[in-house]
Amino acid sequence: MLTDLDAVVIGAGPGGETAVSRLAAGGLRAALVERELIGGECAYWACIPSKTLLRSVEARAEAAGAAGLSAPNLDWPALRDHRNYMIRHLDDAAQVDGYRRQGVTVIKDSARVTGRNPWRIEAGGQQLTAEHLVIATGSRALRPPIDGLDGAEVWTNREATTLREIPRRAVMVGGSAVGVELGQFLAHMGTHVTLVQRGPRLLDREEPRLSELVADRLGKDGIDLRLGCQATAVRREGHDTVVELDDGGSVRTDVIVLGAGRGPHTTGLGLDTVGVQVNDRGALEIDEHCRVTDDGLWALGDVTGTALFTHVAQYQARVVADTILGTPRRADYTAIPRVVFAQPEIAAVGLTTAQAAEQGIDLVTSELDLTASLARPWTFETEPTGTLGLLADRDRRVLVGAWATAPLAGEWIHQAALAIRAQIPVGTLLDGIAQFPTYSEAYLKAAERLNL
Ligand SMILES: Cc1cc2nc3c(=O)[nH]c(=O)nc-3n(C[C@H](O)[C@H](O)[C@H](O)COP(=O)(O)OP(=O)(O)OC[C@H]3O[C@@H](n4cnc5c(N)ncnc54)[C@H](O)[C@@H]3O)c2cc1C
Ligand SMILES: NC(=O)c1ccc[n+]([C@@H]2O[C@H](COP(=O)([O-])OP(=O)(O)OC[C@H]3O[C@@H](n4cnc5c(N)ncnc54)[C@H](O)[C@@H]3O)[C@@H](O)[C@H]2O)c1
Repeated sequence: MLTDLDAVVIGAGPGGETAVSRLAAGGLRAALVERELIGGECAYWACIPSKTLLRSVEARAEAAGAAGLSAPNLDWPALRDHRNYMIRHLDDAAQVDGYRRQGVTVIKDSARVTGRNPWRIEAGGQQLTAEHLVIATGSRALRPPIDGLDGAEVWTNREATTLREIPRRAVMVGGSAVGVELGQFLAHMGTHVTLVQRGPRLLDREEPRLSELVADRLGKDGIDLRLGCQATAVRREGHDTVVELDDGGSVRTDVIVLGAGRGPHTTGLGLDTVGVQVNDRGALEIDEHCRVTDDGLWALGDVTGTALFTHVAQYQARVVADTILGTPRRADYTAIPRVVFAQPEIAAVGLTTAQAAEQGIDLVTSELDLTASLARPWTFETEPTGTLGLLADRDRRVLVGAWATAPLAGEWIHQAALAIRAQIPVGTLLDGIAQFPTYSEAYLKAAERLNL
């Protein structure tokens, strides 16, 4: 069967879903092709299950830290049931129905691009043709080259976020967002966690000071941190898995959890057969409108390797859909919030010191120990912690970066995001009036310390 459409979206993660909804609402005849589940990685194996699992361990720690309360009991089967509900029991029938009711053609199969001008796509035994083709095929967990890994119990984010039982021991490979979130979740659930991070610090794209504070926190959670270290080989010994490290040490474990980065899903799409190339990381390169080629090929989300976040995939989808619908937009990646949902939350936005130096910015920084300057941390918990860092451009007198680790930092980092994106003068921040007693008061105090 041949179906002629205005637009075909391949991949129904948060990026593809946002794009197809907007295109259909704009009156286009659109199709959505998804080989697994409508909702993508985020809805079933990443953001949603991880944040659902983390919230309960966070709430328990918060209760334990509030005066007059003790740690509530954590009922794992009940939390697991709620996680299963939140991931829709891995069933997307309602989503398929919802899109069909919006007039979107939904095909549950792998898509393959077979022709160009117009774009021709094969999926589910159907031939689709369209003026616009949007690639939103996301990413998959990378498997580091470790000898013997295939013979061990290895979890990617998929097995880790759909886990049924809490393992007794885990070796976490990678110490960035996945390693910190899942490592801390398991540690709070009683797993003995060893975290192996290749570089010298955790969250290695963030400010080194933030890495230091996070390492301190994870150490207090009982996580055995092996920094500057890599797993070289894995072998079975009876019921144990033994992970050999390149510092000469070894760790016995039940499971190895991978948080060692992600690679774009482009193989098997057939793009090479129509003359479209990927870059050396396998990602699709895009221009400021998220165009791959100027004959109607677009890409968005993880497959572009821009910044692997749901909010970025959805932003790019809005840029693509609005541009296709006749209101061209340019993507501006300034001030994308980056939150690690640890306990307490870790948040950053804008540039780091190293990035500011690369751009030749005359940088002024300040750091505020929230417990020394604010009332809120003390009303919030009995043994408070919290730090905010600000980075400002001396010449332009605006913020260019911020980072924090403190309760709810993932919420109040958005004030810095707005200040950076809108280039609000530091003078305006200094004239600000934040509610007392809140964590938001930290911005005034930290801005006062900027020696501009
Ligand atoms: C453990 C974990 C936690 C995370 N937590 C957060 C978080 O809290 N906040 C956040 O912002 N980000 C988070 N992320 C990142 C976030 O999951 C991704 O950035 C987001 O899912 C990217 O969306 P996407 O639409 O580009 O792709 P995806 O969600 O990966 O969806 C792509 C879809 O395309 C489909 N597909 C691929 N190839 C084909 C094909 N040939 N034919 C048909 N369909 C195809 C796939 O089946 C998939 O459903 C997390 C990631 C991980 C691993
Ligand atoms: N809260 C969130 O928004 C959230 C949560 C989880 C993941 N994510 C996104 O998912 C993406 C993937 O996250 P990630 O943490 O898997 O990848 P990452 O690319 O961010 O970090 C991988 C880390 O693993 C280390 N590493 C790589 N190979 C290693 C090896 N062989 N041994 C030891 N360490 C090794 C790297 O040095 C790096 O620090 C990120 O880009 C992130 O944006 C977002």
